[in-house]
Amino acid sequence: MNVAVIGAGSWGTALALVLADNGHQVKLWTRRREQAEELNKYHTNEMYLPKRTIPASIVATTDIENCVRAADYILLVVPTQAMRETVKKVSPFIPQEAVLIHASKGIEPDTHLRVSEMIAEELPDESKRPIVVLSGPSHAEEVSDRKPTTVTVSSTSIQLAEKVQDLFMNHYFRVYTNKDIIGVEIGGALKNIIALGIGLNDGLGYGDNAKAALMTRGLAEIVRLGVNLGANPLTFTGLTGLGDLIVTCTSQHSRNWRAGYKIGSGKSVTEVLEEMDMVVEGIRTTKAVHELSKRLQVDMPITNALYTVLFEDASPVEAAQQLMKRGRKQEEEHLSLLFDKNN
Ligand SMILES: NC(=O)C1=CN([C@@H]2O[C@H](COP(=O)(O)OP(=O)(O)OC[C@H]3O[C@@H](n4cnc5c(N)ncnc54)[C@H](O)[C@@H]3O)[C@@H](O)[C@H]2O)C=CC1
Ligand SMILES: O=C(CO)COP(=O)(O)O
Repeated sequence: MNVAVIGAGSWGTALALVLADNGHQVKLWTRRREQAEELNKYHTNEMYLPKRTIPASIVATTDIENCVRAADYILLVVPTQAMRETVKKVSPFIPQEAVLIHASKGIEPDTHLRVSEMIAEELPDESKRPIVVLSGPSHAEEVSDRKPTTVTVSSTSIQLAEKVQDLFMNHYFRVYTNKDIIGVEIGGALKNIIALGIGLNDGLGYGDNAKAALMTRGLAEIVRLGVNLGANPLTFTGLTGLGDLIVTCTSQHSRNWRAGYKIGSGKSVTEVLEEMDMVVEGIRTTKAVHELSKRLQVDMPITNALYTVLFEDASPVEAAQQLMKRGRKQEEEHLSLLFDKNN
């Protein structure tokens, strides 16, 4: 198969490696000429996946038309913030039969749209088709080292999801399907907020008790918002919910955790963003979800406490206090969301 991968950051490059290992012809689009030259000449991508060799069968290009012209599958994997402009660039050249996949994790501030909804909005009528989402616990660094990884693909078309499952599946990359695209995208986007919060917790020197609390109560608020948006609550117990929450909150590879850690250790948000040369999706997702939770009147205390640190100059200690001093609550409410047969 011919596959076009749009975005040569760490995740786009790692997924291109999986596809090349599966024998597909892969074209990898980057907007930067020097990066395309590095990939084609030295077979490396030192900025995003240092010390890995990129197979010569992956051909990098800055020409987006050339990248997608003969593609059977197009994988969009740029930061959420860049998705609209990227879809605008690529949409005039999308072949009639090509399957569209995205692997980005975010929610757009202001519109509050999931990534597949943003893509659908930007596709002209003649290019509209069901989009397949690939998500789950999967750090690019481990995938590129061929370490065992599981992910989930989801779409409103189960046939397309199964085609994408076949495209990616191999001995180190196991792919499940799930029909609940809302739950899959919400879980993948919102775990980044909680990972930032856990980084903050670790930077402050708080312990494992608080970490477990943030993960558990974080999942509770993700379920609450997801169910309100129409997700199947059980999706949040799966790979794209609990699975991705665990990996992002506990892995040294997580950029969201690292950004939170630096803020918790005393750096300002601006300083941290200047230092990070990779995307920290959780920051804009915190803004989007803070707005969305207000609009839908869904209680999301961890997201809102983090919002005050990221956007209102609250200190991390104040934010932690704000959470601990809340009124009394019952724990069963989110469990009943998971097990209520009417959901
Ligand atoms: N890195 C990982 O392990 C994983 C990342 N993801 C998701 O994949 C998406 C992409 O992330 P990464 O590849 O990790 O990011 P990255 O920070 O490693 O690379 C970002 C890439 O996007 C490009 N880019 C930035 N702005 C752009 C624009 N305006 N137009 C075109 N290209 C632009 C950059 O040049 C770079 O090639 C994010 O939504 C992330 O949450 C999902 C699973 C795993
Ligand atoms: O989504 C990821 C792992 O599943 C990557 O998380 P970070 O963006 O925090 O590195």
